[in-house]
Amino acid sequence: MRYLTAGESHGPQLTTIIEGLPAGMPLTEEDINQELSRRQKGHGRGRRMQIEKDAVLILGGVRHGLTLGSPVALAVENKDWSHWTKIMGQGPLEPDSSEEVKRQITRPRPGHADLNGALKYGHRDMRNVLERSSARETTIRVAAGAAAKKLLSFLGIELACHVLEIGGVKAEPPAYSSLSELRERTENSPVRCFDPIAERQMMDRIDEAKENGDSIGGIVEVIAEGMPPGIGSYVHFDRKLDAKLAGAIVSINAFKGVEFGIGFEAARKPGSLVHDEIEWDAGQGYTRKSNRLGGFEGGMTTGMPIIVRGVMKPIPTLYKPLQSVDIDTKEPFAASIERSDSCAVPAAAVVAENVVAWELASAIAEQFSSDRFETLRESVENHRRYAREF
Ligand SMILES: Cc1cc2nc3c(=O)[nH]c(=O)nc-3n(C[C@H](O)[C@H](O)[C@H](O)COP(=O)(O)O)c2cc1C
Ligand SMILES: C=C(O[C@@H]1CC(C(=O)O)=C[C@@H](OP(=O)(O)O)[C@H]1O)C(=O)O
Repeated sequence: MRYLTAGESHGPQLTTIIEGLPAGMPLTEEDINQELSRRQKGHGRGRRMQIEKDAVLILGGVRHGLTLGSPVALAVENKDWSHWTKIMGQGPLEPDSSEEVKRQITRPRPGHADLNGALKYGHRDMRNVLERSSARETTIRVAAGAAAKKLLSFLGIELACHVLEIGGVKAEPPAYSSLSELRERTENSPVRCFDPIAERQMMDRIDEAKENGDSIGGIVEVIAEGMPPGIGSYVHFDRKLDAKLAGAIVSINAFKGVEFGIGFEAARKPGSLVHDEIEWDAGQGYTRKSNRLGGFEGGMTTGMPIIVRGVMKPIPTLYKPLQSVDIDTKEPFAASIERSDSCAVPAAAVVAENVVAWELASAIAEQFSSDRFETLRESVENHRRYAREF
């Protein structure tokens, strides 16, 4: 499966065209809207989230609630566009345009894409960069991920996400008996955290950062249960599924690192305390006594839960801006201030869950015959049976 996205943060809409969803799969706007609304929540976001009420339009590829096998086209309108029609207008700039419309952004923000993007494409007005480098684009990626998540749900594969750390406040590792319990416990948390004591401290830390004109980052975790074993491949570097997940996580705006299972801790432990011993029983087939490697060996799933974490750096736009250089005058200046979030880690957890869902669904669609939804479902079931008896 593949998809592309288009659209600017303050343009009319965000768009995606998805290719490769099997034909005959139930899919509704409501399925996608649930994920979009999860992404909009979270303590620490700026005023933009009060303006937007993200809702998807299915514009192609679905008929009477079922996918057709043709490309699925989705769009999410930007409500904020109505305030930006002149600044973001698509026609040529009129000579008599107002100063506000003509004003260029020439002071790059350290940590954002402004300067590198301007250099790369030759934009003297860095609005041309920030409009597309904005994480507003993650809205439509979540829409694509929601379609993938729907496919996974029919195959008995479930996902959840939660926040482990914000601004140095670490949550206790969550204790849950099922992913639905984890989801219930974190869904209404303003910071998507399982631990109520850490939740309060995280919120205080976000408020403090905001009062100081600063920003903070954190760590999110995504868990996927029910993936059959042997999905992905060891035979080529670009078929390794853990590598695809790592790429997907680091592709989220402001994500700088990724780990699976015990992750970087593996560097400090002997092999006997890292590798997961193998067992077999007739009911479950091959399982592991532990899941320290987070569900992957050799670029393939082990059948154990997939546990992947991503680290998000603090938001670059600061109300107390850092020093930068004006690209017109070359004089030192404080960077531009755009309206901004002070912490978006809870929202980013939902983005992470959805980009992981996309990679898992793509790997399944690639490995099995996937033109028809029913055939795919049967193939995955046959594979599970085969793996149990292997
Ligand atoms: C959900 C979400 C919301 C974000 N909100 C902002 C924001 O309000 N202001 C900002 O400067 N950066 C924000 N970012 C981060 C920037 O988009 C990101 O730092 C920028 O695109 C540069 O990319 P890089 O940090 O990956 O190098 C957000 C990121 C995410 C995932
Ligand atoms: C719009 C979203 O996030 C935006 C991501 C973002 C950035 O620079 O990445 C900057 C802000 O945009 P604005 O300047 O319009 O407030 C965030 O609000 C969103 O998540 O839907």
